[in-house]
Amino acid sequence: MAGGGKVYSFQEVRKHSQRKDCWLIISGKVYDVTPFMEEHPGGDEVLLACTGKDATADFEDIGHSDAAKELMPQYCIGEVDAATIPAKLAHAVLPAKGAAAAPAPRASTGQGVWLTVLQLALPLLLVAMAFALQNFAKTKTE
Ligand code: HEM
Repeated sequence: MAGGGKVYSFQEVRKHSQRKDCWLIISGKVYDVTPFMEEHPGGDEVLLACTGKDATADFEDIGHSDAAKELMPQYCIGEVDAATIPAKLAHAVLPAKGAAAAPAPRASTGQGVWLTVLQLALPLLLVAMAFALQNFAKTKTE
């Protein structure tokens, strides 16, 4: 480990959240991945999105290979003081490339209500029509 076991507070680590100065927290360790930003096969954006929080889950979710894990010690600069990490950390979500920043608007609630009414009314209408037809047939045969 390059940092010789230095302990950083969460507040200190989160100051380094830029492309040219990027630190990550993974499994309680602090990694200065600044020299790795351009080489990271997953791109630099994902690394940037993982700053300012505990990135352990994000790192694990990808299913990084053993080769990836072997690269890690060279970027390790120390550990994070667990007591300084806020209990609830917001999860940064990256918009998909080329996608609009805002999510597509959902169908308006007004439309939704009408669809439900139609869905309920249609079977009733069919039953009523069947009865009417039956009555009509009856009166014709009498
Ligand atoms: C010191 C930290 C990290 C190192 C050394 C590292 C290294 C690597 C390496 C070597 C790969 C190629 C695939 C593999 O061998 O598994 C990779 C892919 C990837 N990494 Fe990381 N990574 C780090 C942190 C992260 C973090 C925090 C994220 C956040 C989600 C991330 C997201 C990804 C993604 C999305 C890919 C592409 C996966 C694919 O194309 O299938 N990595 N990383």
